[in-house]
Amino acid sequence: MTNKLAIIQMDIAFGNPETNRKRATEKIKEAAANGSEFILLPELWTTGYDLSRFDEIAEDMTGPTHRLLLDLAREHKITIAGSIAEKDGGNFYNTFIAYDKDGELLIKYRKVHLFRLMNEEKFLESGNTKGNFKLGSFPVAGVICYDIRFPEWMRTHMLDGSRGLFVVAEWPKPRVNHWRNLLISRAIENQCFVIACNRVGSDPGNEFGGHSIVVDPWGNVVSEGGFEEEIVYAEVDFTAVESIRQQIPIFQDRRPDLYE
Ligand SMILES: O=C(O)CCC(=O)C(=O)O
Repeated sequence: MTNKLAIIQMDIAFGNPETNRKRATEKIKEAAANGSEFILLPELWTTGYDLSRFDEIAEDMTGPTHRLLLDLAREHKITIAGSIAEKDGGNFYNTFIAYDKDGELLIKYRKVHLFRLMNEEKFLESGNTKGNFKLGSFPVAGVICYDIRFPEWMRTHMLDGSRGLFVVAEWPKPRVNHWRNLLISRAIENQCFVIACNRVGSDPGNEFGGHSIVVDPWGNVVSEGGFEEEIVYAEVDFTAVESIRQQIPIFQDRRPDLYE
């Protein structure tokens, strides 16, 4: 059984949620019209890294972006995921959310590893829970950008049974080789699909590298974007994970007595 995926590799208007919601809506409708069942948006796609203005532009879990995603998901019978700026009381988080085709919230994952190079730790709180959720009957997980540099964090999700890793990012262009190699490695070492969305364009501090990518559990690149705006499409069959995990049974051969 295959899932048709679309990755919205978009530019993000800095600190302007209204503009970003309009841009994303057009692209979501285009991807849905092309038959996509799951649509992935980038990290902080409504605000970008305008962290010092999060008190104005972040939203709680009932905010306008939630209402938009919920309506689009129901109208087009699609699942939509991505991370947005969350406000909870006086705290702010970088939060991965996904709404399914009935408008149900599947996951709320707050970024665990905050990225000092972009001052995240000065403005945001980190999360303390995992990103596991289910896509139909398949266990998968959602993580955010810098998280992929922590293979032990990905492994934790895989030990819970995940077969796919959804990654959202604002990954700078000068390190796009790290991005590709880390994602391919995470797919091979966990024998899972990796579906990753990175933004393009620039903000006042960085230029971003795109190269959104889908990698299969054998480490093959199924689909990949370039440096410009585009929608990256792919079909994945999560049942393929099982045969690869049987062929090279790393989950059986692990030695947690030595390293856990
Ligand atoms: O790890 C990196 O090089 C980029 C991470 C990043 O940009 C982020 O977590 O937002």
